[in-house]
Formats: sequence, C-alpha cells, structure tokens
Amino acid sequence: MNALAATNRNFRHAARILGLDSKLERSLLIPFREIKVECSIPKDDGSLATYVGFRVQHDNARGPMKGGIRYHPEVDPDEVNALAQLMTWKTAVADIPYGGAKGGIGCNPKDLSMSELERLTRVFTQKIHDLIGVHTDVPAPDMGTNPQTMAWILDEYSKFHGHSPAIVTGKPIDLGGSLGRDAATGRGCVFATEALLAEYGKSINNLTFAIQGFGNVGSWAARLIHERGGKVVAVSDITGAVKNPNGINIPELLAHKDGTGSLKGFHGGDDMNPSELLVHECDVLIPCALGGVLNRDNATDVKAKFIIEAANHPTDPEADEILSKKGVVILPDIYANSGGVTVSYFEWVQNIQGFMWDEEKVNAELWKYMTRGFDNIKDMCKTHDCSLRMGAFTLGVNRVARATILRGWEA
Ligand SMILES: NC(=O)C1=CN([C@@H]2O[C@H](COP(=O)(O)OP(=O)(O)OC[C@H]3O[C@@H](n4cnc5c(N)ncnc54)[C@H](O)[C@@H]3O)[C@@H](O)[C@H]2O)C=CC1
Ligand SMILES: O=C(O)CCC(=O)C(=O)O
Repeated sequence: MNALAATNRNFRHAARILGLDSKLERSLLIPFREIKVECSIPKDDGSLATYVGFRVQHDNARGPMKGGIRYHPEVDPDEVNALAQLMTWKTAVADIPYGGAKGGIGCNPKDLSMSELERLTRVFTQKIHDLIGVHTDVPAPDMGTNPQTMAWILDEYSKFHGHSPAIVTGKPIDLGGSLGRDAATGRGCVFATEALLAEYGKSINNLTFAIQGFGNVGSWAARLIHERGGKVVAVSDITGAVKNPNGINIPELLAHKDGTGSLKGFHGGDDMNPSELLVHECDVLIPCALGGVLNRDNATDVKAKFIIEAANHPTDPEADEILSKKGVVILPDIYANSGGVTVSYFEWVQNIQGFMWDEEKVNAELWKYMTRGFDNIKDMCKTHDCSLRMGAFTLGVNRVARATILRGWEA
C-alpha cells in the first residue's frame, strides 16, 4: 500500500473512532496547498540538470505549518502528501502550536557535489520563498538534508525578506540553531522508548536493540541507547550492516563510519545482509530510515517484541495487522519521532525571542513534552480501547478538529 493510502486509512479509522462529521473529515484530509516546482541548475561540468521539488502544506488550523525537506530519489507527490499529513497529526500529538507540511526534491544527494546541492537548494527556495514564512510554513531537515541545507535556505530566503533566522529550524548553531536539535529526534525516541518500556516493567539497560538507518536519527538513537546500557546487537544503513550478539560499541562504530564512509568491515562485529536487519533477533526494533519497510513480506518474521517507529510510516497497515496479532507493541511514528519537531519548536521560539537556551533546558523540556505525549496517548487508548497508533491518531486528529471547528469556516 502506498504511503498516502496508508496514512489516509489510519486517519479515517481515527475519524470513525471519534465520530467526526464526514464533511469535517473531508476538509481535514485534503491538503491546504500542494506546490510542485521545476528546479533547473547548471552541473559542475556545465550541463543542465532538472529536478522536481515539492512542498505540501497540509493544515494550519493550530498554527504555522511545519515539516522537513527530504532529498531522495524516491520523493514523489504521494509520499510528500502523506508525510505532510503525518506532520499535522504529529504536531498536534506533541501539542505544539503548529500545523503540518513536508517538502522534498527527487534527487540523489550523494550524486551531487556540495556546490550543485547549494545551487539546487537556492533554486528551490527561490521558487517557494513567497509561499513559506516564519508564521506560515517553516521547513527543517529530513532524510538527505542537514543543517547546511537549512543555512542555504535561510540565506536565500533572507535575500527576499530580510534576515529571517526563524524561517527554518535545524540550522547550524552559528546561525541561530538550537543546542540539542541535532540529537533531538533520536533523544526524543529514546525518551519515548523509556516511557513505553516502563509500562511493561522493563528498561533499556537489559534489552537488545536492532536499528535500521545510521544517519541523524539512527546514530543518535544508537548512541543514547548504548550510553544507557542497552545492547545494540545490529545496525544497518545504505552501505551495509553489522551485528554482534554481545552488543556493538556504538562510539567505535561511529568512528569507523566516519573514517571509511561505510558500516562494512567493522572489527567490533560481523558484516550481515542488510535485508536481515528487520527480522534480526532482538527485543526492540527501531526503523530509522525509509517508509513502508515493514510490510506483509517480512512482518511475520519479525522477532522483536517492541517496534519504535523513529522513521516516518515504516509500518504499512498490512504489517501493522500481522504484527499486532503476534502481540508486537508498536510505538507509532507521530509520537515516537516527535522529538525533532518539538525541539524545532523550541528553536523557533528562541529565534523569535532572540534568546538562546542552554542544552540542559532543551533536553529537560523535551523530556517533559515526550512524557506528557505518552500519558495523553495512553488516556486516548483507555477511552477508545484502541492500539497505541489509534491512541496517537485520535489524540492528534481530535485536537486539529477542535481547532478547526473553533476557527469556523465562514468566507
Ligand atoms: N531528521 C529528523 O529530525 C527527523 C527524521 N525523521 C525520519 O527519520 C528517518 C531518518 O531520517 P534522518 O536520520 O534524518 O535521515 P538521514 O539522511 O540522516 O539518514 C538516513 C539513514 O537511512 C539509511 N538508509 C537509506 N536507505 C536505506 C535502506 N534501504 N536500508 C537501510 N538504511 C537505509 C541511510 O544510509 C542513512 O543512514 C526518516 O524516515 C525521517 O523522515 C522523523 C522525524 C524527524
Ligand atoms: O523539525 C521539523 O520541523 C520537522 C521534522 C520532520 O520532518 C518530521 O518530524 O518528520
């Protein structure tokens, strides 16, 4: 099932549980605005290259639309649409005053030089600058983008609108980025995992973990789990995979990856087939890469008892059903990875106030938001006798629906 069909299905299920009016349901489902732009740049060799960029602004009932920008070959309108919608429910679950958006460019950033990436980012910003804004739509990093990408967007946007640090979050600290934002999605995911495990009388330090993806989210999650005494027994990324039943030394794996650019050939473990990562023996599985990776082809073989969705929509609805029947507990993306956008919110607040928080405050506030989010989801699960995914969806959808009704719809 494609990402949009899967997301719509979860939304409709939540709308049914909440008994939403069908007209309101339709209005919440259809995006506020979909933008598609041509981005042509000269390559370093003088030839012309054309890419397609997207920004989908899904909903702004609760505040400015917010969400990352992805550079990946598989970026397409349906995927961006689904990711934008997920942002609407995610910001509502986190109870931060935002709506949802997402953007992306269909490209492989690994095939582009730094100067080509800079030109592409600037052309994309020129095409969308009058449709985003500090109080309208605030981009951030996602797969294939990083603080440098945000710095180029900030600079290009500021040429049109004056110096605007709050136009993006996840930017470098020297340009007004927040301390703690780099680690925030991984850290939030670990706080969420701790909250969930506590319900089952378990803790990170006596469990084993398998992690798919070793980029921003995956590497931070791995590092923080390792620091807490959790055993990370398998890690994979696009370059390969490594396993060690006694636990991988994550700081050493990070140094190996930095030095060689690959997970392959790490002396502190054995190379494994990356396709085995999701079905590897472990207590907790954390997908931190692409969407739709857990599906009907592999769900039956998953060994983990807990799945923490650090990636966006890693579990497709068919896999969701199979895994739930097996008794696997799934912590849904719109809560589990909300630490990133939550600290993005703190960054935006700091930019608007012109005042910088220390990292301790950022992390302490993040813990409060993640813990409160879990408690709120649990309450919804009790009220509606539903899964954690439907607990999170009903929580988010209900908050957006209430804001929409309060604002009214008279022209
Ligand atoms: N960066 C952020 O703050 C947030 C990211 N997310 C989600 O987390 C996921 C990861 O994002 P980032 O870490 O930011 O991206 P990233 O670009 O920093 O890292 C992506 C990682 O996935 C790996 N990967 C790609 N294809 C793979 C494959 N087929 N098999 C195994 N590994 C593969 C890459 O090698 C890389 O290690 C995405 O789903 C993203 O939407 C969610 C919330 C916030
Ligand atoms: O930090 C943000 O604004 C958005 C992060 C994001 O794209 C996500 O949560 O999926």
